Amino acid sequence: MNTIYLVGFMGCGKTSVGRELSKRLEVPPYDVDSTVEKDRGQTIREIFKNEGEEAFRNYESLAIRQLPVQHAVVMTGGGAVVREENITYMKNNGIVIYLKTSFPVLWSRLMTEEERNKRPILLTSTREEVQKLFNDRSSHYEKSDIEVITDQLTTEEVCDQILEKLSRLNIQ
Ligand SMILES: Nc1ncnc2c1ncn2[C@@H]1O[C@H](COP(=O)(O)OP(=O)(O)O)[C@@H](O)[C@H]1O
Ligand SMILES: O=C(O)C1=C[C@@H](OP(=O)(O)O)[C@@H](O)[C@H](O)C1
Ligand SMILES: [Mg+2]
Repeated sequence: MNTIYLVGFMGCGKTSVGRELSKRLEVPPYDVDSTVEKDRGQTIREIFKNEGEEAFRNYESLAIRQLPVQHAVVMTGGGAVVREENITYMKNNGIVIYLKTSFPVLWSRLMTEEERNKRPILLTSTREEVQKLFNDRSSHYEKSDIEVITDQLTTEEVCDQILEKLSRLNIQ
C-alpha cells in the first residue's frame, strides 16, 4: 500500500481522521506537525515565535520527505500544500486525500481556546484574514487525488468514505 496523505485547511480533521484511518488500515499514523515538534524539540507555536513561519515551512517540507512512502497514513499541516513541490512529492509517492470543509464549519471547530493555542496563525489573525488564507489555499487542495466533504460527517464517517473511494479506485 502506498502512503495516504491527508490534506486540507486547519480544522478539517486531518489529525483526528488520520488516527482513525490508520487503525482501520492497520498501518502507523504520522502527523507532520508532531514529527516537526519531535525533530526540533519545540512546539509549533514556539517555532513560529522563535524562528518564524518560513523556518517552520522548511522543517515541514523536510519532515514530509523523511516519513515512509509505503504502509502509512501521513497527516499534513494545513499549509503544507502551499509549496507546490510538496503536493507534487506526495502525489508522486502516494495518494493525496483532501478533507474538504466549508469555512464556517472550520471556524466553529477551531474556536476553542485549546484548538486556537495549537495554531499560531489563529492567534495572530482576524477571521477575515483566516478566510482569505482559506480562499487562497483552496486551489492547492483541489489538486488532490480524492476529495471527501466533511461538513456533515463524523470522523468515523469520513473514514468510511475514504475507504469506499479507495476501494472504488481499486487502491485498497
Ligand atoms: N468530522 C468532524 N466533525 C466534528 N468535529 C471534528 C471533525 N473532524 C475534526 N473535528 C474537530 O475539529 C478540531 C480539529 O481537528 P484536527 O483533527 O486537529 O484537524 P486538523 O489536523 O485538520 O487541523 C478537533 O477539535 C476535532 O475534534
Ligand atoms: O495551516 C497552517 O498554516 C498550519 C496548520 C497547522 O496544522 P493543522 O492543519 O493540522 O491545524 C500547523 O501545521 C501550523 O499551525 C500551520
Ligand atoms: Mg493536524
